[in-house]
Amino acid sequence: MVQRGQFGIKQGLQVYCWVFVNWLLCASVLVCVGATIKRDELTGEIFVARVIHGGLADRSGLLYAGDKLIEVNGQPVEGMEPEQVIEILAHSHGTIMFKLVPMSDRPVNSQTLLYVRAMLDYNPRQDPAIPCADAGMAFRRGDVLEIVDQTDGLWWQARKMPSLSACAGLIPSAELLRRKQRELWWSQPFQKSHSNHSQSCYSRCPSSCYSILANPYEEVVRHRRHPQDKPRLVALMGPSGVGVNELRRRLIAMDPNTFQGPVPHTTRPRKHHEEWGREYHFIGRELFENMVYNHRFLEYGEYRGHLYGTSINAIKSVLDSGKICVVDIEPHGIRVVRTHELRAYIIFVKPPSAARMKLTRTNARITAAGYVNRPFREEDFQEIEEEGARMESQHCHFFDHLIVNDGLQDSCVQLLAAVKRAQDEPQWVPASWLRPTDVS
Ligand SMILES: Nc1ncnc2c1ncn2[C@@H]1O[C@H](COP(=O)(O)OP(=O)(O)OP(=O)(O)O)[C@@H](O)[C@H]1O
Repeated sequence: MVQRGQFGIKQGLQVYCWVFVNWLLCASVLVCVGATIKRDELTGEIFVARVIHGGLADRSGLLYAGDKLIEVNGQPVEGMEPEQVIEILAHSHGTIMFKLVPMSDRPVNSQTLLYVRAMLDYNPRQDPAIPCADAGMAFRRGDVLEIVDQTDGLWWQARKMPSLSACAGLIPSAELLRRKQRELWWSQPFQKSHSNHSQSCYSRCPSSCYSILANPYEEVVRHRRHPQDKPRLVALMGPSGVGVNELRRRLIAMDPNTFQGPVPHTTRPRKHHEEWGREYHFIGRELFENMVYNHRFLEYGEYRGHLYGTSINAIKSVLDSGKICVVDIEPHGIRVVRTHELRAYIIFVKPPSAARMKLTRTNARITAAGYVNRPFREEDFQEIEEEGARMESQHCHFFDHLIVNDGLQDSCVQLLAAVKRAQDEPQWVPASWLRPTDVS
C-alpha cells in the first residue's frame, strides 16, 4: 500500500514524498515505484527513463519519463550510477522522498492501444540487453499482448491478455526483435555445436524463420462474426493417427445440415455410381496440374497413378452455402487457410500419452493413403506422441484451440463446443483479415 503527497514546488523543483506501508523489497526497488532511471553519460545527471504503465508512478501522475532526479531521501544523486540510486532506495524504510526537476513539456498520452499475437517466446531473465529485468514481462508464442506504450522505439510496455494485472511489463519492440533474430540467425551457422550454448532469451523459430523475422508480432483484433457473415472454416490438425479424421467424420455425421467437408478433385475416371461434384470433381490431369501451378489446392497427392486434392474453391463453395466447412490440414496448410478469404479457426488435436493411447486404441486401426490398414503397434503410439509434441512446439502460435483426444466421446463434445464458440463468440483474429485492402 502506498500513500503519496506533493510537498512543494519551488523554483522549478518538485518534491514528492512516497510512503510505503507493508513494503515489499524486490531486486530493483524502482519496480515497486514503477519507473526506470538512466544516467546522462555526458553530464552525470539521472533521469527517469520510463514510467511503467499502470504502476505506482503512473497511477500517481507525479513522475514522468524525462524528469531529472535531484535528490532521493535528501541525498543528491547527480554523478551516481543508477545502481547506486537503487541502493539508496533499497535501504529506505517507510518513506521515500524524491526531489526532481520536471521535464518542461510533459507529454499527453495519446497512444492508441495495439493488440498483437507473439510469434516467439521471450524471457527477460535471459536477456542481458533489457534495461531492467524486474520490469520485464515473459511471454510465449501465441500469447495475445496489449501494447500500452510504444514511446521507446526499442522497448515497449505491454500487458498479457486477458489482462489481470494493472501493471504493464517491458517487452522488446518489433524492431528490436527483428534485429536480435537477425543477429541470432546469422551467428548460428558459425557455431560449432548447439548443445552447450546457454539458452537465448529469444527462442529461434524452428520453421518459417523468415516470416517470423519480418513479423515477430502479428497485429490482432477481437472480432465477433456477424450472423450474416459466412461461417468460419474449421481446420483440424494433428499428428497422423491421432484421430483427426475420426473427429471430423463424427462432427459431420452429428449434424450434416450444419457441417460439411469439401468435395475433393481427382483425375481418376468416374465410376458408374458416382456423380460429378458429389463424391469428387472429376477433371483431367492438365487442368489439375494447372490448379496446382496456380496454388488452388490446400493439399494434393498421387495415389495409384491418379491425382487427388482439396481445392480452395471447394472449401469456399461449402462456406458460401452457409455450412461450416471442416477440413484436416498438415502444417504446411496453415498459411493457406489462415487468410482473409478462409479465416480458419485452427484446432490442434493433441495425442494423450503413449500409455493412454495403448489403453484407449485397442480396437483402432492405423490407415495411410490406402497402403496401410492394421492395428496400432506400441511404437506407433510413441511416434504419435513425439510427432504431436513436435507439431505443438513448432506451430502452437497458430492454434485457436487445443483438444487432447483421449476419450472419443469427450473429444467430440469438446470439438462441438469449440466450433460453436468459433462461430458465435468474439475471437482474436489477424487485423489484416478485417482490412479488405490488405493482402493476407
Ligand atoms: N479417442 C480415440 N479413442 C479410440 N480410438 C480412436 C480415438 N481417436 C481415433 N481413434 C481411432 O484411431 C484410428 C486412427 O484415427 P484416424 O484415422 O482418424 O487418424 P488420423 O489422425 O486421421 O490419421 P491419418 O491422417 O493418418 O489418417 C481410427 O481407427 C480411429 O477410429
